[in-house]
Amino acid sequence: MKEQVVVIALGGNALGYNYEEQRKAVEGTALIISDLIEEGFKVVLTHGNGPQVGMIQTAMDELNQIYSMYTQVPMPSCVAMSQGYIAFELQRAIKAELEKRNIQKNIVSILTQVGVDANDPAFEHPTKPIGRFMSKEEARIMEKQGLKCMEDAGRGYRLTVASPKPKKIIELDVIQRLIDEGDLVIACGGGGIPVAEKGGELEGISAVIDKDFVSALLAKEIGADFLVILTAVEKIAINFGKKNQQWLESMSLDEADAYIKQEQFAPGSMLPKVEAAMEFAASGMNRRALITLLGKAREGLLGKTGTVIYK
Ligand SMILES: Nc1ncnc2c1ncn2[C@@H]1O[C@H](COP(=O)(O)OP(=O)(O)O)[C@@H](O)[C@H]1O
Ligand SMILES: NC(=O)OP(=O)(O)O
Repeated sequence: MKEQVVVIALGGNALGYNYEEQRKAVEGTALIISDLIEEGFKVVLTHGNGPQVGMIQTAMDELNQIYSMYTQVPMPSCVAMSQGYIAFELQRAIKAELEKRNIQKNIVSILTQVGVDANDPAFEHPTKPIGRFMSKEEARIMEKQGLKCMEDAGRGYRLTVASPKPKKIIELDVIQRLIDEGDLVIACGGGGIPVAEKGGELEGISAVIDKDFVSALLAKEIGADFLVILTAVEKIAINFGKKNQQWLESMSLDEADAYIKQEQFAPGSMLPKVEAAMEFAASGMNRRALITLLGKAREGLLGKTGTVIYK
């Protein structure tokens, strides 16, 4: 049987909120990814970077305030740094776990640039929360400094930056080649480094792309069988958090559309995941998107849990 290609988008739970949490979370993530490889799936990994890119940007800005010799670091370079150190930890931990299981596989991280439209309306309306959670008072102080903040799914306030839609994965050819050769590729981390063409060259753009949208694009482009979005809930619910909450095992595109119209999915958290899942499912009859918990990825892919979005 043909190996099934699975794009796995790792959310906050798989990465933790600071360096120590990340090291521990990544060890657990390596076990789960190794189980999938042992099960026979061809895995391609993407990951988020909201907490990490905010931490890097804050650190860089504060360094610049203390030592004037350090200049500010633009957001696309902060995204690149987040890609690099998150991928390093994932690459290291997965390789070590596979070796324990006597599985020989190259784990390759690709610093990925992703083309965006420099005129995307998203630049007028920032929606991507990054960095640490703040109190309302802290957020107000930030706003007085001209920064945008928003409340994030009941967890506190966070700095908020523009999140344009991903249009083109610049390193797609090399990603495809490595997948075809049987390597485990880690790509499009943190949504990818946002770039746009200017004067015949690519220029970094100040934004953070949504990892779920870029994962859907990557999954489409490489002809994946599954897009798996791993997050903090086992299934999607309608009437989420209410007395009449109902967990969903599956959702057709038409059903998902109807639920979106009923505002069943919170903007900035579950809504973009459902939209990304729909985008992938809509691209082919045998293409399925799964949303579930990190620890349930294997069960979900074997059809035992999670919410499947299908055409
Ligand atoms: N209808 C819904 N069904 C399930 N979860 C929902 C729903 N609406 C909002 N959520 C929330 O969305 C969260 C996932 O979004 P988020 O925390 O931004 O993801 P991640 O950081 O893993 O990418 C869930 O943990 C849950 O709290
Ligand atoms: N870039 C991105 O979507 O990161 P999070 O998943 O951490 O929000």
